[in-house]
Parts: sequence; C-alpha cells; structure tokens
Amino acid sequence: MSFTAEIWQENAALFETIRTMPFNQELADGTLSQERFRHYMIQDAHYLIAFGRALAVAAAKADNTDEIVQFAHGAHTAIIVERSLHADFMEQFNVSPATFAATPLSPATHHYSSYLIATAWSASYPVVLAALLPCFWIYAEIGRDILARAAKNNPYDSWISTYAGEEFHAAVRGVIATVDRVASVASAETRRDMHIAYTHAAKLEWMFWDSAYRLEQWPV
Ligand SMILES: Cc1ncc(C[n+]2csc(CCO)c2C)c(N)n1
Repeated sequence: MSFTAEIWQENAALFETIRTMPFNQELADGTLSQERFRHYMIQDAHYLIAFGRALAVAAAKADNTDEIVQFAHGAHTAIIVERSLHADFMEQFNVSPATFAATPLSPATHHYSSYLIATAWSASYPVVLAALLPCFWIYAEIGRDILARAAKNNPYDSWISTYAGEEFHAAVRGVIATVDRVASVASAETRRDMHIAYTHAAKLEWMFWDSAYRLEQWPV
C-alpha cells in the first residue's frame, strides 16, 4: 500500500465526520445560510494567504526543481483563488472590501494559519508536505462528494465546481504523488511525523468548517 493510501485509511473516520458535518450537508443541499457562507468565505480569504505563504516556503525547501515549480505554482494558485473570492463570491454575497478589511481572522482560522506557517518554517520538507496535504486532498474528495449529491440550482454551484473540477483534481494527484515520493525515501521517524502532521491538519480542516457554521468570534 502507498504511504498516502495508508494515511487516507488511517484518517477515514475523520474524513467521514467532515463529509457529514452540518456545513457540508447544507452546502450540498443548498440550504446553508448566506450568513454562514459569508463567514466561511471571509475566513477562507484570510486562510488562503497563509496557505500561499506556506506553499512558497515548501517550494523553497523542495528537493528538486520539479517540486520547486510544483509548490511555487501552488502558492500562485492559492493567491489567484483568494483574489477570485473577492472578485466573484464577495461581490455576489455582498461583502464589501471595507467589511473584509474590518474582519479579523477567527480563532480557528488563526490556529490553522499559524500551524501551517510555523510548520512550513520549522519542520523538514516531508513533514511540511504532510501538513499541506489535507487542504488539497480533503477538498478534492469533499468537492466530488458534494457535486454527486448537490441540489439543482444550488446557490453555491461555482464553489462546488471549483473543487470538483478536473484541473483541481490533477493538481491534487500531483501533490499526492510527491508526498509518496518523499515518504519512500524518508526514515521511519519522519514518516511517523508525517502521519501526525496530516492528522493534525485534517482536524484543523474540520475545525475551520465547524467554526464557520458556528459563526465563530473571539470570546473577548
Ligand atoms: C480551509 C481551506 N482548506 C482548503 C482549501 C482548498 N484549497 C484552497 S487553495 C488550494 C490549493 C491551491 O494552490 C486548496 C487545495 C480551502 N479553500 N480552504
């Protein structure tokens, strides 16, 4: 079994919890409130900037030129996606630039963003990649799962098609292949740390969606 197949299997219950959580169920059936989607989108714009930075650090740590290109391109894409959130969704769901500028990172976004950036700078290349993998892989699987059961005329259609689309899936297959390559030459100790990083980031994906559903704010 490949390293990534093993990681997927180990985290299968967590994926099922994410797949069936209220945010994703309501996103699929089109009943998710605009207020919750708006909260998610603003936080996602913050998150994507941190994710882009972490990918750029991964590119700088890469073992070979193909992987420098792969992750530098990923960093570029994360920022393009962040900008398109402003140009398309925020426009459509009435989030003005002033509202975005006045909304700080929520506790969950702050936690996930800080974890990725700290890991990118301080961990070894294989562990950095394992921490970045859930963001790609879980979104690809959630995107396809939601597309398969999405209601007709779902107001969130364009969000769903981004993550269910072939272009995104091709990029995800590329990241999975790189993680398998890196794991195949890593020590047992590094592979163990990769498992820990993957599970940690996957839990933060759950927390991110859950916090949007709860319209999470700072308690003080
Ligand atoms: C919390 C959160 N996690 C994952 C993604 C998905 N995602 C966004 S950009 C990107 C890679 C592009 O380089 C991926 C996989 C998201 N949007 N928000």
